[in-house]
Amino acid sequence: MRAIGIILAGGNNNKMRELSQKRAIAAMPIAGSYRSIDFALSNMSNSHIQKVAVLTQYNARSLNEHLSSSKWWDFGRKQGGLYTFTPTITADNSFWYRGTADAMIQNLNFLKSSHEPYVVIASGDGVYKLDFNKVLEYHIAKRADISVVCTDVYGDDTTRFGCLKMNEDSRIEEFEEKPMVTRTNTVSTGIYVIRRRQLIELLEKCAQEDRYDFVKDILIRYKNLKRIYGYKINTYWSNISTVESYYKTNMDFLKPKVRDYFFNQYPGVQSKIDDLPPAKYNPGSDVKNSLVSSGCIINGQVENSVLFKKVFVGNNCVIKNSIILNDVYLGDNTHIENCIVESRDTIRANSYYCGEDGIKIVVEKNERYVL
Ligand SMILES: Nc1ncnc2c1ncn2[C@@H]1O[C@H](COP(=O)(O)OP(=O)(O)O[C@H]2O[C@H](CO)[C@@H](O)[C@H](O)[C@H]2O)[C@@H](O)[C@H]1O
Repeated sequence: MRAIGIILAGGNNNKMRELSQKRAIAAMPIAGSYRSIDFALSNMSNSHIQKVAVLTQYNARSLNEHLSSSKWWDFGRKQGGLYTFTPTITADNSFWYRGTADAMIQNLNFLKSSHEPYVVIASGDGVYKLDFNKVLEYHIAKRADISVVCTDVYGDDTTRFGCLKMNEDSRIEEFEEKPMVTRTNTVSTGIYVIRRRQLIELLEKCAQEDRYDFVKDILIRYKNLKRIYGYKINTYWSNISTVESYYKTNMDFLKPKVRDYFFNQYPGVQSKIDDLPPAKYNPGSDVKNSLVSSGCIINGQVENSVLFKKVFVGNNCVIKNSIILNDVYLGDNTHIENCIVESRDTIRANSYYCGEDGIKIVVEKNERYVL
């Protein structure tokens, strides 16, 4: 294979509010059965990239657990495979990853000891399907130094992205990281292709100058000196860095087109499999336009909602336009509307939660099954 992969998955993000307290963003549950990082890992595996490092740091326990076996994404190999690198204290370094470039600098050995000529850098918070070989071919054809995968966003807040403008040859002429006001709706997806030796050289320069961020200290800094090209995609892409985008991304999976794209069209998305029984719908239950995962037991009403694994819905409950994360017990007569209910929680019988002017995050912190 011509490329190795790096997945940046170590950032903290307070825009996810309480949801980031339990887990890294890359471990956020998506579409009933997946974690956000499954999309980047599946894209790597489906693109036949055989050596991938995931750089984790913030709140990584749940993410590391998810990555504990490489076989789910077909990385169980003798040569290469899946590596998880959290920061370690060494004789030369006593820092956490101080930024995206620093995370790679602290793992330069991984880059140096590889033989593949290119590196695909992706992040763990993107929901998309992409054949990285196509980006690689484009990168080579353009004789680019760095290729940035980009897309046009509509109706989303562009100021939370890197916004860019390209010339008629697709060379990036302007790149502003999270500007206050945007003059373009073309944004970087945070996916890059770069020659391995070039990346090592740029990272070593950053290390010498105490610079730590890939976007600011490499992409923007070298924009005029290096050949940086945009590779535009127009297929589904979403980034789950805010509560609103997390909610919307999950709700998108209720749309037939999105479901078909991810679940039926080749290639598929792979994830860790557990041994849960099928969902059970008891007499009196009423479920409309919802995703209900394995291990769920439904008694009440569920509409336009995503229920992750092992959710129990009691009698006369009404669950509407909501996301219920894993292992939640909803006592009888509970009403949940426009909410995200945090995992492993017990919602007492007769509770009422409704997000009136936005999405409400419900965290009751009750011991599981204690009513
Ligand atoms: N210290 C650290 N160690 C390891 N991993 C770390 C890290 N700090 C952050 N990360 C990870 O790196 C990725 C990028 O995170 P950043 O916080 O640098 O940028 P953000 O995701 O906001 O924007 C980026 O992604 C959006 C698209 O979503 C682009 O538009 C934008 O230009 C780009 O900067 C995330 O997956 C994050 O978890």
